[in-house]
Amino acid sequence: MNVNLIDGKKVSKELQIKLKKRVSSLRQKGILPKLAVILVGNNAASKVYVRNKQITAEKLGIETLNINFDKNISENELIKKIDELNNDATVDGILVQLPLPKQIDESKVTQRILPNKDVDGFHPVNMGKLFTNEIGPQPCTPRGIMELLKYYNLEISGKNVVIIGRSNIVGRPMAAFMLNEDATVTITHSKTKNLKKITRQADIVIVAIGKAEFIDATYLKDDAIVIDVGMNRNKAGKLVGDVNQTSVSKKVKYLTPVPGGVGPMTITMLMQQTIELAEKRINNE
Ligand SMILES: Nc1nc2c(c(=O)[nH]1)N[C@@H](CN(C=O)c1ccc(C(=O)N[C@@H](CCC(=O)O)C(=O)O)cc1)CN2
Repeated sequence: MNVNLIDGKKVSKELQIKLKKRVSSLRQKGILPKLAVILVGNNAASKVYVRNKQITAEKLGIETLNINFDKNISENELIKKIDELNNDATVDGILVQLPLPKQIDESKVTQRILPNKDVDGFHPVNMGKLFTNEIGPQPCTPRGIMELLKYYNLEISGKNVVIIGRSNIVGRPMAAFMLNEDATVTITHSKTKNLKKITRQADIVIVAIGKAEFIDATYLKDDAIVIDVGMNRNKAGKLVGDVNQTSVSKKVKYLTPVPGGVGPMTITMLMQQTIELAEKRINNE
């Protein structure tokens, strides 16, 4: 069987054409959508992601405010900056690139961003809305995965979905998204027993564990849909996912590649959410 690769780059490009039009319509109304991006420290991967966010925003006509802090910044200093951005009426969305250095409490920072500027959808108020199936900013990676499944007309209702990983960025919100589409959802994690037995029952497997090429064909049933959220460097320094793509390709029906699958959608969804927050200004004015 030939695996169908889910092309996140292509879907992103198509979505971004529509987003650019929404930005120009906002700009015609005198609204300049603005995204504030805070980067703390020198994490090489984070620097790349932040740069890509800035480049994409610029391409779409979204203004960015780029704030870089030294890795030794105190929690109070970071919170002071967030307060300043919360009070800046020209800023629609605020994001703090994760992970943060050890001295900073990630949840305290996440909760300081006003829910209506929380472009990453990580604030507990917005997470709560997602879990109760209400509208609000949503975590960008799982939202991007839902867009990919929709684009490829892959049915979710009634499907057995297994999520590997329980992070706040991917695993937990992913479960809510899937529940909201009437899937039967199982979240598994490092303490799960008999993982293979569970994943082999799954119609859709979403892998976000941060272990290079961990999932091979023996974990999956024939014709499964596999979404690989991993982003790891293997021993040769090559970017690989959490799924062994060569092994699973012979068995599954759909697969997201790494790179070029979920990653590009995360950034596109961030842009979409910045625009959605800016569009709220029309009704509030
Ligand atoms: N505040 C946030 N921090 C983090 C998030 C997030 O959504 N909000 N997610 C991840 C990192 N991330 C975005 O921030 C991200 C990761 C990967 C990609 C991506 O496009 N990957 C490419 C490959 C890029 C490369 O060559 O290194 C791909 O998969 O094709 C985009 C965004 C953690 N932090």
